[in-house]
Amino acid sequence: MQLSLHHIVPHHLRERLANQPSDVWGKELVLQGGAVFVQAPSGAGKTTLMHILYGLRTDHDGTLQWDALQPSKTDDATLSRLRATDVSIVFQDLRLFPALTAWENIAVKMHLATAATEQDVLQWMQRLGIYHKKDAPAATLSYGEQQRVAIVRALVQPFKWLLLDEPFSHLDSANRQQAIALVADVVRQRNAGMILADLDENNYFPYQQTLRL
Ligand SMILES: Nc1ncnc2c1ncn2[C@@H]1O[C@H](COP(=O)(O)OP(=O)(O)OP(=O)(O)O)[C@@H](O)[C@H]1O
Repeated sequence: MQLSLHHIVPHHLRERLANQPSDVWGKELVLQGGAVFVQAPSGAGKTTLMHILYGLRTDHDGTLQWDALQPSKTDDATLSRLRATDVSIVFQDLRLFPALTAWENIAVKMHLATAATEQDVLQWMQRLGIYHKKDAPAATLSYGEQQRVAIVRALVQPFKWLLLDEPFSHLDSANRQQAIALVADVVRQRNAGMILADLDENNYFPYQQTLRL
């Protein structure tokens, strides 16, 4: 699936962007796939961009397209269906259901559309060191544990693009390595594209493209 950004400028960043070069804002940009890294300091608009790409924010100039479809002109039911099959995301603020267990948070996604078996999910939870927290309410997990639940949840659904907004910010290096390896494995299996936004340069993945906001 092709993601096309046609001269997108978020309304709330208009003034700030007037005198600032960017690889993304106001540009004609077509993403065909591969691993894309979006690098920018705090407050530059990484989360804004991720929400625009996911079709959650439409308060911007310019147009976003998922192939020929414009999410801003698409009804909610169609968008939800496409999000469940084509575009997955790890939100910076995770958006887990706090009262549901780690397992239930993931299972909710599996009811919509799944590309993974229960056995895969349990194995992935083991790989990321959160298997023992499977039956604990998300609200009782540390932020780093919640981050790993959110990563597994994003991987269970089918997707053509995976969006990751500072996904490893609360993981120590050992857990981060496990999470990177899992994400890389699943993205490769699905032959999907991924966009990772973060503050500082990193070599978590062999990026084909780096964009500075
Ligand atoms: N709806 C809004 N109205 C006004 N300002 C907004 C709105 N949404 C975001 N902003 C501002 O836009 C800027 C970019 O926010 P955003 O969360 O996208 O940055 P970020 O690069 O993800 O930051 P961080 O790395 O700290 O998470 C911030 O200054 C934020 O306060």
